[in-house]
Amino acid sequence: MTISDPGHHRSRTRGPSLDSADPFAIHMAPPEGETPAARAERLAAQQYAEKMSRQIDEQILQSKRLHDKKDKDVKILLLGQSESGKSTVLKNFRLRFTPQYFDSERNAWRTVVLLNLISSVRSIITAIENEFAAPEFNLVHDSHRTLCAELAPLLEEEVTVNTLISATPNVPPGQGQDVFVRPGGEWKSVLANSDEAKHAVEVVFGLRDEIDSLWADTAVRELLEKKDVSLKDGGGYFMDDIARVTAEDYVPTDSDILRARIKTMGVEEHFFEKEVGAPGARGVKDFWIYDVPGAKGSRAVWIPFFDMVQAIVFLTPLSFYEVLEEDSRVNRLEDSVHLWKEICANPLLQNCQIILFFNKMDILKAKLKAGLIIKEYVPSFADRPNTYAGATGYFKEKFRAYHKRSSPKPRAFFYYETTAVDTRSTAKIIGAVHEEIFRKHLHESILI
Ligand SMILES: Nc1nc2c(ncn2[C@@H]2O[C@H](COP(=O)(O)OP(=O)(O)OP(=O)(O)O)[C@@H](O)[C@H]2O)c(=O)[nH]1
Ligand SMILES: [Mg+2]
Repeated sequence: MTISDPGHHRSRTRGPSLDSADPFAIHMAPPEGETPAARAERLAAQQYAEKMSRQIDEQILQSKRLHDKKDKDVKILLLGQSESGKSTVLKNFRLRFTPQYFDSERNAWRTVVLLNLISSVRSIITAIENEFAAPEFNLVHDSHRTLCAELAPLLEEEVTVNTLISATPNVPPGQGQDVFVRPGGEWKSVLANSDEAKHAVEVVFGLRDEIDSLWADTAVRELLEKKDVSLKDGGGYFMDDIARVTAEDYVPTDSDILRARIKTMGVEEHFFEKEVGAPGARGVKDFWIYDVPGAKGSRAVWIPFFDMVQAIVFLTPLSFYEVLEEDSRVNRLEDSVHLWKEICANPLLQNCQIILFFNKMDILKAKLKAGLIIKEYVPSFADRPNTYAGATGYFKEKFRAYHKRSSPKPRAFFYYETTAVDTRSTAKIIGAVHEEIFRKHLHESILI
């Protein structure tokens, strides 16, 4: 007898009642001499197993449907160097298309605003300590030492909360680092629900007078100016709002949330599901946005998204007067141009729509007003008008030319000048960009 001889096997062991080709029949048959109670128990177990199996099948089907839907949904990738404003643009999308969700996160942002405030206080304390350590110091006095000691608990709270939300809990404190976040965005619920975060908020509230005294001190201001410590440029600047943001009943405004700085450390996937009644969401289909880290060492995580997204919003501030925070040998604008060329030339992205945002235009305007001379940083700018229009016009043509030259096949050039912290002007642009992306997607779906 061989195993491949079912007939032989069948007839020899069980007789004609199980004369079936089903190899499971033998296992499904009731045991011989089964009592009525055992039979009832067996049938109940069988029914339960069948019900569970149907539920599992349904779950698999549902997740497949979701997966297929996600496959069909429009996906947008935000790209650009660190601090270019990717996460801020994401917040603008949230504000316009899912305002209830945006609102539900307000409490978590209060902690971020206060962490940003502590970060500014830390920079000031470091400047004071450096001054004390200098061989000759005349701007700081014993009263500053006392004030720094009184403010020290803030720095401890900063470490505690950063550790709580950080993907890299062992980052040493006090080195001018931003707040980090874990990939996935769950940091917001961690912040909203943790006792440590609540305690940190109370400590900041308790030291509001000391923070105020530090900021009101003319010698401190003079020291910051002399040492070229600029608290405004890094984002997350709340020193002019101390009384407001340290009030017990403080609730961050939309503008505060947009200005709050939190450095993205991993890929964050954000689902935009149409919210009933949201003014910006009328007629809108579900879509996804991927927010990624922009620092030089983290850009490898962008690549897996290249063959799944339909559109890229590429951000660049025109910061030709600055270097990268993570690599002081690299000029910010040069880095952006290099990235732009690479993104335009990438064959995986040849069918992808690429939309360019010249962001932080408020800062460029302010710098020009304060006397910034463009050709000192960009000699090829030469004697063109040293104005906002002169600068944006010149750089726009440069980026357009690289786009045309680098793209594997012709595609439209989309370009906007943005100030992502200004919700009103950005809302219009976000609306136009969204419409454009969906229009192209619809057009292509029809062609397919
Ligand atoms: N003044 C001004 N500040 C801006 C603008 N856009 C963004 N910011 C601020 O710049 C800081 C950095 O912005 P983010 O959106 O966190 O930058 P990012 O590109 O996500 O940076 P990474 O996560 O490090 O890659 C934040 O504090 C923002 O509030 C703008 O148009 N004008
Ligand atoms: Mg970010």
